[in-house]
Amino acid sequence: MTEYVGAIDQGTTSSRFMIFDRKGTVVSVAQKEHRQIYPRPGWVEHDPLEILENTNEMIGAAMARANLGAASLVSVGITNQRETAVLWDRTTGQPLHNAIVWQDTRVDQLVSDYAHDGGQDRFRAITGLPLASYFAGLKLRWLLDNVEGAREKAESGQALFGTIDSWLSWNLTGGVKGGIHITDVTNASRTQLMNLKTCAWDEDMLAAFSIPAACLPRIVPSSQVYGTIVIPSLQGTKLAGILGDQQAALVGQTCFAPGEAKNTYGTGSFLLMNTGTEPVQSKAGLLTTVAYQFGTEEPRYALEGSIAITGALVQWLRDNLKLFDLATQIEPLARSVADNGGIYIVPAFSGLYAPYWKENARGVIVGLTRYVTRAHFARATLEATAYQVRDVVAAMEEDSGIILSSLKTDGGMVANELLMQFQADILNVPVVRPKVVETTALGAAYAAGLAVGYWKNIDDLRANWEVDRTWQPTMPPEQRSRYLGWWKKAVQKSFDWAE
Ligand SMILES: Nc1ncnc2c1ncn2[C@@H]1O[C@H](COP(=O)(O)OP(=O)(O)O)[C@@H](O)[C@H]1O
Ligand SMILES: O=P(O)(O)OC[C@H](O)CO
Repeated sequence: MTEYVGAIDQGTTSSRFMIFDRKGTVVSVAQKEHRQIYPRPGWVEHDPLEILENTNEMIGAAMARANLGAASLVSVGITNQRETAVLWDRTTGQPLHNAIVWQDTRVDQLVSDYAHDGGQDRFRAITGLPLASYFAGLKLRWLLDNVEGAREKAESGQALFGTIDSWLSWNLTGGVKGGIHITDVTNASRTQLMNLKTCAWDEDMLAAFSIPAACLPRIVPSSQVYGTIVIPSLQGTKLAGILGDQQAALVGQTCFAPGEAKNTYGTGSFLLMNTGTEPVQSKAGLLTTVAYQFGTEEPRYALEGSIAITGALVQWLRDNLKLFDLATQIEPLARSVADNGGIYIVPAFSGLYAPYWKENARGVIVGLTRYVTRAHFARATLEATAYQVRDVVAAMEEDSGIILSSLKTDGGMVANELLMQFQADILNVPVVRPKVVETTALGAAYAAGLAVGYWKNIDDLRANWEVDRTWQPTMPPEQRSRYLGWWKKAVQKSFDWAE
């Protein structure tokens, strides 16, 4: 019987199950979007039960599509939207509140209060992260302070906290009937509660954020057999890999050597560079994070430039402004005009993340005249992605001292070839798209496959990576610097809008 590896990819927009063979080729996939819940401006929630239901349904659908039974999978990995916080009751299995999504800004005030006494970088040395509403620890603090009875339940261990990897692994391995309560080290590194060097929960951080240790999951490596899945479609399969989705993409792109980097273009965009076995502290506004830890090996670290809104701006044009019906339609619309018509969009919907970390920034559209059409909006939207990525590339080069010679890309937006060309033009380096752009799921499959010996080592994985297409820069230098000047001016306009 041919054997495969499965990967659950639980993203901000949708949940997917993908099945891969030894060459890293996609054998089957099923995907379903879930609801984005916006209770107030700046708040973003997901229903954890809907996510669980969709995940289970997509597992069943992808297995049925490939006509496979659970016995055909040697193991399954999970990769997930990071920082999204869930708190649930261990006896009923019910969430105590909707999941608070990474983009949610409700802890703004807490962030300002903490930053007021000690500055935005006061926890960087321990956690690698600046104070920001982005990370999971303060979201948990909000749940404990605002959901009736939550703090008592968390203190007694009755309520369990986790990011989406914890929520899914607990449910897949039995839930109320003995599910395992774990999180992998990459996800844990995004809570701002983990000590980056020891990779354990940090007592000082728990005290600073008033978080009881009793509700926290056990931190595990990214690749290891954790337990056995009990849901019918995967009955008896080993759960053997967990990685936050951006770290999973780094693994899927086989960026195993220090200095290797990738950028993933999804709801947001995330540039990660492997920095090896030592965490490198950023001076240029990047994050220091765990890249992966395979079994008993030392953890590997990365510098990360996180951008909250890129593909989400395409969705906003589609869903809120109704400029087109499908995300794919943005490309022909943008191509119907020669340039952005003079407008720049800075999508600071959740403040600005790397390298600015401005909680109080909000979205702006500048340069409007009566000449501007929806096609210019489409073009400026794609350009906003490329400019934001350029800003984090500049920070990465400053922090690492490494000048990127090309950029490896992946994620849903890389289907957009106008974006890929503009990205190459604005960065002035070639942009490379691999054959498998589902590198997030692939990375989780690699972690799960390595744990059970399906792939022997990282050389097996490297052999699977292949280029699909490369875009070369063609923009004249003076045009690039003129455009970048406008962009920088637009970014400044977004600062200090929210009170
Ligand atoms: N052809 C396209 N052009 C531009 N954006 C696109 C295109 N196709 C998808 N997107 C955007 O990519 C995002 C989906 O990418 P994906 O990697 O699946 O995201 P996530 O993992 O964050 O859920 C959506 O925000 C969507 O708007
Ligand atoms: O689900 P994605 O691909 O938008 O990724 C979200 C990130 O993990 C947030 O940090």
